[in-house]
Amino acid sequence: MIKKHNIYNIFNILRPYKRNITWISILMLITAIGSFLTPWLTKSLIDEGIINKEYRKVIFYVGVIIAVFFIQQIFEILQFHLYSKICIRIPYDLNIKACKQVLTVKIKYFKERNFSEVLSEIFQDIATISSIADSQFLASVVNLIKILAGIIALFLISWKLTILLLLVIPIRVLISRFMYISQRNKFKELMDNQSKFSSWLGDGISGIVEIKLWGMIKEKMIEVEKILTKFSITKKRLLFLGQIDKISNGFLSIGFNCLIYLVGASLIIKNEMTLGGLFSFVSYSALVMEPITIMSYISTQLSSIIPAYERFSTFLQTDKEEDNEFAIEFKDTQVYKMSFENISLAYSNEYVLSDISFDIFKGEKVAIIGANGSGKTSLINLLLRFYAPTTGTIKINDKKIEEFTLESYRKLFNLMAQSNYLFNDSIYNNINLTGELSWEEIKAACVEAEAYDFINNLPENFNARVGYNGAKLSGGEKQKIALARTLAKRNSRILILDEATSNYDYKSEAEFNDKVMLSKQYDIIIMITHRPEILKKINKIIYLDKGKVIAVGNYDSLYRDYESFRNTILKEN
Ligand SMILES: Nc1ncnc2c1ncn2[C@@H]1O[C@H](COP(=O)(O)OP(=O)(O)OP(=O)(O)O)[C@@H](O)[C@H]1O
Repeated sequence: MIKKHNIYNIFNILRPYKRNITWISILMLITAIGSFLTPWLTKSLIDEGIINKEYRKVIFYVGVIIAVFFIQQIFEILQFHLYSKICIRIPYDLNIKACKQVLTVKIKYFKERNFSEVLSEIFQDIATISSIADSQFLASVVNLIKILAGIIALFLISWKLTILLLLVIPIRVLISRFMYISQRNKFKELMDNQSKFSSWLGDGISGIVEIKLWGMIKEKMIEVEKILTKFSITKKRLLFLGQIDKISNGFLSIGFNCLIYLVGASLIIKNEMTLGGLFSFVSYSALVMEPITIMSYISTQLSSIIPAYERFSTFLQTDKEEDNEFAIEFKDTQVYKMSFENISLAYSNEYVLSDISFDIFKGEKVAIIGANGSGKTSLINLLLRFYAPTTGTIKINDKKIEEFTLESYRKLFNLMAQSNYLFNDSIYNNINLTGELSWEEIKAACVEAEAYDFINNLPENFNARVGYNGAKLSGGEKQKIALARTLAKRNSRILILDEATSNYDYKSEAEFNDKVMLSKQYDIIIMITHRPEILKKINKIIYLDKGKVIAVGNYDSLYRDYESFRNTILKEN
């Protein structure tokens, strides 16, 4: 369940840093006392020193004002030191949380959004949320104390003028509230537009070849112009609201000051107030109005922080891959049996696998075959626990696979999927992903994957960089490196080859498949392939159609008994 957030639990973000914040608040309070002393000292300087023409007193009060200022500066330096720590720590902690979530969130999260959208939302949200470290936020409590202390001081100087001030405060609060709601809604709109733009950019970069080839540049530009125009309109409205807030603030404070001068002057004329009194009242009222203005600035900032925090929290609460409470390590040294028992899978509401049951035993080399969309990859995704079956159970060595910790369970598998990601690094590092392999092991895996010769012929051989997702390599070369990496993984018991050699040339493919057929390294080998020359060598072929197991048998029996099998083989070759 995703929790909704309000203003109050936004401050939860600051909870881990409460020790520092307490110290900052104490230091701010001490500095604030200094700010309160100064107008009082100025009042005495004018009334006792200047008006009474006592120059010694003038020198005394000037000296005290300088001393107060000096002490204030020392406390401000300490404050800055603590404050800078929080400013750095908040984005750091949020980034760590986001990265952990990216790595542990269920794979289906990335099926619905492109990397650019996810990336931009994370960056944008963290930057916005981190603005909570703004010193004004940390000063919230101190500002409230300042307002109260200021009002008391004002009452002592003139209760009549103070009542005027108290009438202004609720107007200011009401304006802030209105501004907060309108700006928050606009900010949400802005964030949505930003996500659409990032999604467009991600698609544009990933699909650049298709865009150029199909002459889609014009259409794509129209698309992005629409998104950016909406973005600009919302941004303009947001700026406009900010300006209204500023103007109303200005009106309120100038109006209030004029009122103070009018009423104050009449009080001085009636001898109910001194000139120094009016001067310090104006200074104190500024000290009261300043935190009120700051509070309204905070509410403006909250109007962007809250939607960003809501979206970020939703992301952090998205389903993670987690071990169940009683999960244990997979410790068996071999896999003697794998069973699918009445497995069904629906990605959304439509079933793509229905009531699938079969067993695979140690030593078997099994092929899964079926037309496009028949559910072969989905079956593998369930086996690897990237998805959970809607109904049914998968067992390894007669134990449900959820009983094992994910990390120990996935170590059982060596997977060569239809598309494998190559990091923008050297060939060597792409094969030796965890850095544990010896040179001999890497070489052996490359020979087995039929990759060794082509790598050795490259000018920089194993040091050659592959580019973004292997962009500097041919399709077949990319696949050979990915396969070498798969084969180099140590200690796994089950090898899964999902169209692993679809880009190989005929000779390399045949040589690799011969090696696989003779391999004794794995307890079980599962292949998704339509190549008759491979299928003919396999005893157990699981034939799928529209998410159901139609038959299990060898190539000859299936070819003889099932016309649809024959058609699938003919179509795919
Ligand atoms: N993440 C997903 N969300 C929704 N539907 C999906 C998802 N992945 C696959 N499907 C649907 O599930 C069905 C089975 O897909 P799957 O990839 O398992 O088929 P396949 O037999 O491996 O196909 P191919 O031979 O083309 O690789 C398809 O109809 C596909 O549209």
